[in-house]
Amino acid sequence: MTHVFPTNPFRTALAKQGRPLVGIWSVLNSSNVVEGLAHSGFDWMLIDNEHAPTDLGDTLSHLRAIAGSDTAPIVRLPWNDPVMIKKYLDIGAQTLMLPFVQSVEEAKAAVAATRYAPQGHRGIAMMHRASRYGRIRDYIDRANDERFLIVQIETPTALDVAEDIAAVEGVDAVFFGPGDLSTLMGHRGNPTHQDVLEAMEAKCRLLHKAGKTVGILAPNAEAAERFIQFGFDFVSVATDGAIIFNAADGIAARFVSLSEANTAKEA
Ligand SMILES: O=C(O)C(=O)C[C@H](O)[C@@H](O)CO
Repeated sequence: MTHVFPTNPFRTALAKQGRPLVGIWSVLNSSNVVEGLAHSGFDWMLIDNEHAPTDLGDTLSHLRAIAGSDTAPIVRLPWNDPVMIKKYLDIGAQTLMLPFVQSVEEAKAAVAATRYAPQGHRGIAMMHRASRYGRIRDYIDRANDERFLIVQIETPTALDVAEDIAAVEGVDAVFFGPGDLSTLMGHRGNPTHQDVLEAMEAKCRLLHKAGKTVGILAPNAEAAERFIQFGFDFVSVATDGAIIFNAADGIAARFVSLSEANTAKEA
C-alpha cells in the first residue's frame, strides 16, 4: 500500500480560494468542540498552545478531530522554540504559527528549526504521526516543502522590520497580533484603537506590495468585517470560547430575568 504525503491544506486553501480565508481561534482545548467546529465551514482553525491550557498531547487529539474536514488546521506554539517546533511537526502539525518574532534573526532561527538539513536542523525521526508512522517513504524528502510557517508580528519593534521578517526565505506568512501590539503601542486593552488598526493596515499594504501573505486576528465582529473588506489574506473572526460564553451569558440573563419577573408577579 502506498502512503502519500498530504499536501499542506492551508497553502492549498490560500491558492484555491482567491479571497480572504476566514478562520476560528480555538482556546477551549476540547476535541469535541474542534471536531464540531471543523464542520461549520471555516476555512481554517487555529489550535492555540500559547494562551490556552492546550499542550502537545491535546493538540494531537485536536488534529485527529479536525482531520478529514475541509478546515485547515494551524497550530500556534507557546514560543519560537526549536525543541517545541520539532515535536509539533512530528505529531503532524504542518502549519505552525510562532508568537512574538521580532527580528530577522529570530525568523531565520524559526525557519531553520522547521526544516531538515541541509536547509535547517530539524532532528530526524521516522516513527511519528507526521510520516504515518514511517509509511510515507518520501516524508523526509518532502517535509521541508509541505510545512507552512507563520510568524507573528505583535510588537512595534517587529512592525518596524515586518518587511525584512516577511522576506526571510521560508517564512510563508506574517500574522498581526492586535492584543500585544496595541498594548505595546500604549493602548492596553484597546486592540481596535484607530492608531493600531491604521498601523497594521499600512504595513499590510507594504507587505502586499512585496507579494507577502498577511493574516490578522479580529478582536470583534466589526474588526473582522473591516479586515476582510480591507483584504487581509486570512482573518480570525471569532474564538470558540467567545461564541459559547457570549451565547451562554445571553441565555442565562434572559431566563433568569424571566424567572425573577415571574416570581415577583406571583408574590
Ligand atoms: O496579540 C494578539 O492579539 C494575539 O497574539 C492573539 C491573542 O493572543 C489571542 O489569544 C486572542 O486574544
